[in-house]
Amino acid sequence: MIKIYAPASIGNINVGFDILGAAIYPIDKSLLGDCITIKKSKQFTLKTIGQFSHELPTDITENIVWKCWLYFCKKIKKDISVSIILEKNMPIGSGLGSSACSVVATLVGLNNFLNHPINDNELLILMGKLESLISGTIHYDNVAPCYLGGIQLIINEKKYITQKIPHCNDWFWIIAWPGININTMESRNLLPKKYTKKICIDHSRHIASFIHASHTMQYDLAAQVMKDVIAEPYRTILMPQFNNIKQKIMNIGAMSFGISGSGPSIFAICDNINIAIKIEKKINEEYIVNKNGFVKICKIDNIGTKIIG
Ligand SMILES: Nc1ncnc2c1ncn2[C@@H]1O[C@H](COP(=O)(O)OP(=O)(O)O)[C@@H](O)[C@H]1O
Ligand SMILES: N[C@@H](CCOP(=O)(O)O)C(=O)O
Repeated sequence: MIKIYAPASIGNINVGFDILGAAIYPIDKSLLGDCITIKKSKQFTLKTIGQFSHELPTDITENIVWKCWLYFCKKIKKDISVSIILEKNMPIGSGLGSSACSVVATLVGLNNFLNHPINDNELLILMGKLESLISGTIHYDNVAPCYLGGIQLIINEKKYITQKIPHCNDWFWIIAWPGININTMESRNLLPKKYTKKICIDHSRHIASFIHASHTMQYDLAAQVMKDVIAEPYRTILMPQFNNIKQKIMNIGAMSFGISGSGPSIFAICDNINIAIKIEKKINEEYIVNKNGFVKICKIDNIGTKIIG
């Protein structure tokens, strides 16, 4: 038997659409990720439990965990019989890498359970493929940080898929899921097919400055250039409260604020716990729309997916 935990992630982190992502953990040590348990079995079975299991497709073959098993068997050219339990702790369509948590936990679990028949790079490529079945296009900015931890820069050039970049350990990442769902594919379809030269130059300047500032520990500069000119202007149509709460959170003292992944979750960054607590309170008062929503003060999870049983 093996049990795997795969953490939530913030795709894009404002400045790196599809090419930057961060794994996170709540400082209150609550669970913010999916768990997968795998045991030997005479035939494949999948059982779903957990707070958000009711949001999963009723047809087992529509569950991304089933597809992970299918693709993994094809990859190793063996039909393996296992029983899998998915503990769905992540809300679906949340913008916190919910599908990535299930994909990474399942593929890491299967690979460990069968004594590593495929290597890390092949596993990552498989993760990207499974994610694309859900979002319509391959993007590694959830699966890479979820799997490997930290803030991951997606390179995706021949054998180089992703590499970790330095981050500020003093930063608090306050995340909030309002309690409603936005489908990643729907959110991606909102984006324009083309951008102006000015936008391209501004975006290149922001991302290059962010990577440079991260490597030279100029963290105020890093926060200052964490701007989203690619997705935020088009996605906030699905998030009517976004601009209002963004202004209020920046006024409290956030260093940066943006959409987590494809939304509706949001994130704010600050380097002071007292400001983080004020931000958490304000978001709770003005952005959470029902009892399912939540706000959590987090830090970067530098490990990523881990074996917990
Ligand atoms: N195990 C799973 N976890 C999350 N989503 C799943 C899973 N299996 C299938 N899905 C489907 O994937 C879609 C949600 O993916 P997505 O919109 O990317 O959510 P998120 O932004 O939280 O990753 C839904 O249509 C959901 O039914
Ligand atoms: N780069 C992707 C990230 C999607 O993150 P998710 O948590 O919403 O699945 C995008 O912005 O579409």
